[in-house]
Amino acid sequence: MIEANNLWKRYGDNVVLEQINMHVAEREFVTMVGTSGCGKSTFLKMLLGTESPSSGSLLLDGKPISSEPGPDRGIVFQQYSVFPHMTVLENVVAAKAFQRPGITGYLFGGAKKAARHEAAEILEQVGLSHALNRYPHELSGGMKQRLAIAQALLAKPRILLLDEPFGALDPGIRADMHELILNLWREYKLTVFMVTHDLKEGFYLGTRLWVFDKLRHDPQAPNAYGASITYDLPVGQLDQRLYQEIDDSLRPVYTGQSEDGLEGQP
Ligand SMILES: Nc1ncnc2c1ncn2[C@@H]1O[C@H](COP(=O)(O)OP(=O)(O)OP(=O)(O)O)[C@@H](O)[C@H]1O
Repeated sequence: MIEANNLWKRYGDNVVLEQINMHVAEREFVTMVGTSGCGKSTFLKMLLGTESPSSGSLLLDGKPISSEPGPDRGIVFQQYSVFPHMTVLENVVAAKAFQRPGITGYLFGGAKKAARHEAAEILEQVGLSHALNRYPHELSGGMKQRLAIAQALLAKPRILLLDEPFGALDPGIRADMHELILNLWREYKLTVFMVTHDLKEGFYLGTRLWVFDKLRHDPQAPNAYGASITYDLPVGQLDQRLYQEIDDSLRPVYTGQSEDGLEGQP
C-alpha cells in the first residue's frame, strides 16, 4: 500500500532522512521510535502530504503521495488540536464542514443535521457521548485526545498518523487510550503509523516497530547525514537483548555499543 524508495529529506544543508526504503501493507500498525530530532515527525508529515521528499519516492497505491492532505489520511498530534471556543460536538461537526472542498466551514439545514448525527456517532465510538456539550477546557487530557481522534476518523481515513498522541497523558489514562486505539484500528481496518518516545508502548501497540537512527555520523558536521530505518522488526519477535540494544540507542548520548546485561527489561 505504501512504499518508499531511496527517500531523502533535506532542509537546506541539514540532511534529516536518508536512504529510506520500506513497504507497508494495508492494516499494519507501524510504531516508530528514534532520538529527538531524528526526523520522525518529518516522515509523518511526508505521509500526510504537508512535506515532500527531497529525492526518492514515497508512494501510496503506486502513486506519489499528493502534496495536499487528503481524506484518506487523518492525523493526531501530541498537542491538543481542537477549537477552544466550540463544544465537543461542534468541534467534530466543524471538522466535517472543513472537509468539504471549497467550503468556508459552514453547514446548513439537512447537511448540518446529518453532520451532527455522524459526529455524535463517532464521539460515542471514542467514548465521549457523555461530553457532547462540554468545551475543551472542561475535558481531561485523555478526553481531548479522544476528541482529536474522533476528528481524524471522521473522513473515514484508510491511514491514521499518530504523532506521540499519548505523550502527555498519565500511565493509567494511556492504558485506556491504548485499548481505544487498538479497537479503532481493528474496527476501521486502518493502517496506522505512530511515533512514540516510549519503546514499551511501541512494542505493545505495533505489529511492526521501526527505529530511526543515523547509520553514519560526522561529529564535525552533525547535519551532514540523516537518519534511516535501522531496525524494522515484526513485534511478535521481541528479544530481550535486542530490546536493550534499541533502548540504549534511544538515550540522548548514543554510544553505538551495548555490551551490558539485561537490566530494565520490558
Ligand atoms: N520546516 C522545517 N524547516 C527546517 N528544518 C526543519 C523543519 N521541520 C523540521 N526540521 C528539522 O528537521 C529535523 C527533524 O525534525 P523532526 O521534528 O522531524 O524530528 P523528530 O524525530 O520528530 O523529533 P522529536 O522526537 O523531538 O519530536 C530537526 O533538525 C528539525 O529542526
